[in-house]
Amino acid sequence: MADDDKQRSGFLTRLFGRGPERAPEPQAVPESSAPPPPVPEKKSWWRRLRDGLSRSSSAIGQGITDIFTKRKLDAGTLEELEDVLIQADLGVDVASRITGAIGKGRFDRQIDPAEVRDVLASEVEAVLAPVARPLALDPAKKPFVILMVGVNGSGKTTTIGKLAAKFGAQGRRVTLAAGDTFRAAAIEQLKVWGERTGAPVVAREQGADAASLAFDALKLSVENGSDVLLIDTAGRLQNKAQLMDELAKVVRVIRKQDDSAPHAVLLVLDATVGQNALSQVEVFGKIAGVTGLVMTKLDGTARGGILVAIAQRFGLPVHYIGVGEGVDDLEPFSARDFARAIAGLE
Ligand SMILES: Nc1nc2c(ncn2[C@@H]2O[C@H](COP(=O)(O)OP(=O)(O)OP(=O)(O)O)[C@@H](O)[C@H]2O)c(=O)[nH]1
Repeated sequence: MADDDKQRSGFLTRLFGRGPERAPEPQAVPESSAPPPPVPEKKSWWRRLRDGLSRSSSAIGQGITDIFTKRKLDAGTLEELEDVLIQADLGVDVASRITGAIGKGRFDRQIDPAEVRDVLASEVEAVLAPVARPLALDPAKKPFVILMVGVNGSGKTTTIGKLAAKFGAQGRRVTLAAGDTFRAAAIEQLKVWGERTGAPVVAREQGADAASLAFDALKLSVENGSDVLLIDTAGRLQNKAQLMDELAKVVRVIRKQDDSAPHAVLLVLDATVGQNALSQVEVFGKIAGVTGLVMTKLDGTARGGILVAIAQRFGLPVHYIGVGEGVDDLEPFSARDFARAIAGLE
């Protein structure tokens, strides 16, 4: 086994009590014995993405089928299509870009809904490609400090846990800071993720000062040789001024130890809030200097198109997307996969 594999296998055993999925060793089976029961196959990421986005893709797919079955492409059908795309939260600009591309050279003929879905996928991919950027962890920054921001309930804490698992599986040392000191449940939740992933968690009682906690967490990360420090933060957007002060203080205080930190500020967005996510990007962009996005809960919504509208409007890098609560349900964002999944292609 290669060193990397060994490390990953050891890590996953700690996390789940077993190693990564692998084909069973061939066994000598007596001819008369019944075949072994099939090993349940773990769903691939593509399948999970495709299934996760199925509510979004079927809303769009059904709209396309309804519009283009037995009707010619003309201004009327294109307008109806534009409405379907806007309803699916892709935004007016992207919707008109798509209908423009579909209309080109196809007027007054009947077209197959599958052809519409193909054009949709390639236009969506073109919008998303510039923002699909992996989160690059600069090894020169040790630890690489990631500040996680977002409104309560967006999936911030869960995403931190999933990232800790991912980085751990890559053989990186991770420390977690329970900086959402406002909510006792968030602190407890992070401690559980720490136990599952083997990452030390710096936590204090509810109501403690988030900035001094972040300071201690950075100090510990340096001492314990962490590669990554993930800092959770409060997300009470109801009190913008207070939240802004708190985030600014966290940044100020960690910069006393490393003036280049935080090295990434990731905004976690819940896809189910639809258009509301646009204003969250705007507000957190202003108050927290967001450097990249993670979109969660794409599995629970027909509003996955919002990611396309956000990409088009803000051009911020999208690093990861989440399609479920499981530790494996977060993956680096791929423009092509997302575009094909939302267009309902296989
Ligand atoms: N279906 C689904 N649920 C998710 C996903 N990501 C997170 N969740 C769930 O969303 C809920 C909220 O997640 P949290 O991680 O607690 O959210 P948070 O932003 O930290 O919220 P606070 O702790 O309230 O600040 C939890 O029940 C998560 O399991 C996802 O991709 N899909």
